[in-house]
Amino acid sequence: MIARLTANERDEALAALVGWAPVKDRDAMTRTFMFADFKEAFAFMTRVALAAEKMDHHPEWSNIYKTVTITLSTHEANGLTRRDIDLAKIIDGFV
Ligand SMILES: C[C@H](O)[C@H](O)[C@H]1CNC2=NC(N)=NC(=O)C2=N1
Repeated sequence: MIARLTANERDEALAALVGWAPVKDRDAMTRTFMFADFKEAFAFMTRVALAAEKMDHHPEWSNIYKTVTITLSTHEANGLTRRDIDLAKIIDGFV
């Protein structure tokens, strides 16, 4: 079982990430990405999906036309873990 980040670790990690915000009433973080069009949004989602599958850590997400909203949390820990931070960094590398 992977450990949840402590409040300090969580604050530090969020401060180091650009655009990610804590989710209200839940130990999770979210970021919304805007693209030029649907094709760009879906290409991004494809990259994220392949990276997520590779690390066996999957986003919760939605897509409306050219907007993609991603929420990260580790289900088995019921909160944010190092895995979410690692995936967020990979995702940020795709934009
Ligand atoms: C068996 C497998 O390792 C787990 O179900 C993985 C898959 N992807 C996952 N993704 C996320 N976000 N949290 C998890 O706890 C998780 N667990």
